[in-house]
Amino acid sequence: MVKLEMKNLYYRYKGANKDVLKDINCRFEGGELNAIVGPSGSGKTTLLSIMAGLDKPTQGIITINDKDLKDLDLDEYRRDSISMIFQAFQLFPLLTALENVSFPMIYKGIDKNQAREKSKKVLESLGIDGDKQSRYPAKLSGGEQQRVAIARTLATGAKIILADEPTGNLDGENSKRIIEILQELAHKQDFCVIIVTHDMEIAEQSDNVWRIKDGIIEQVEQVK
Ligand SMILES: Nc1ncnc2c1ncn2[C@@H]1O[C@H](COP(=O)(O)OP(=O)(O)OP(=O)(O)O)[C@@H](O)[C@H]1O
Repeated sequence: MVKLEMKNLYYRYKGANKDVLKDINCRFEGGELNAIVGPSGSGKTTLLSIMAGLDKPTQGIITINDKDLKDLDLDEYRRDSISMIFQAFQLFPLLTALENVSFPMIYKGIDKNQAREKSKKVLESLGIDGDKQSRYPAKLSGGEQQRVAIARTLATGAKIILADEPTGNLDGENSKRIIEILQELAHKQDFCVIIVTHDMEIAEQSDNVWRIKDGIIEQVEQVK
């Protein structure tokens, strides 16, 4: 099962005079839904971008399946191991739902028809069926758009899902559905799901909760 680990990791933005992340030690594994919570400015998004391979730690190491990211091809890591979900969905506005999902597969070199068939199946499994698949994102509800974004994530084959406030733009009902989907992906398909959120309800439904404050992370004991 996939494993992402950080050891004694520090991060400081160029030109800044203090560390944004300090001595981060944590481990995330497949099969688990993880929440990272913390006040605004505490370092959550910074940590997420380091895990996504978009930024490099100034000190310390980050490993995937015990391999140091600094020894890996970061483009490959981002393409094959990581998929991201955002608060604002970030779908391509000029591509249909189906095209949005098949695009990363085609980009990876998978045959167009094969990509299309797989995308259809994944979308259907998330309740985006019939004519919804050929609609542009603007013609779908927020909850539907986020499910298309999740389908796109699944179609890439990456086992680590990094989600930045994935329910931030959704109402209660749609948020619940998205969390249930992410939970199922972790528990039934062994994805490692890491959600950055302000929403304590998400945290309550997660297997592990980590709290960052002033760049320091600690695991929260959960009473279930
Ligand atoms: N490009 C940058 N250059 C310098 N400092 C930055 C940069 N981006 C973020 N910071 C600072 O780093 C700290 C952590 O920011 P980060 O965005 O990781 O926090 P966050 O916990 O995700 O906040 P929020 O919940 O508001 O999104 C903040 O003090 C922020 O001002």
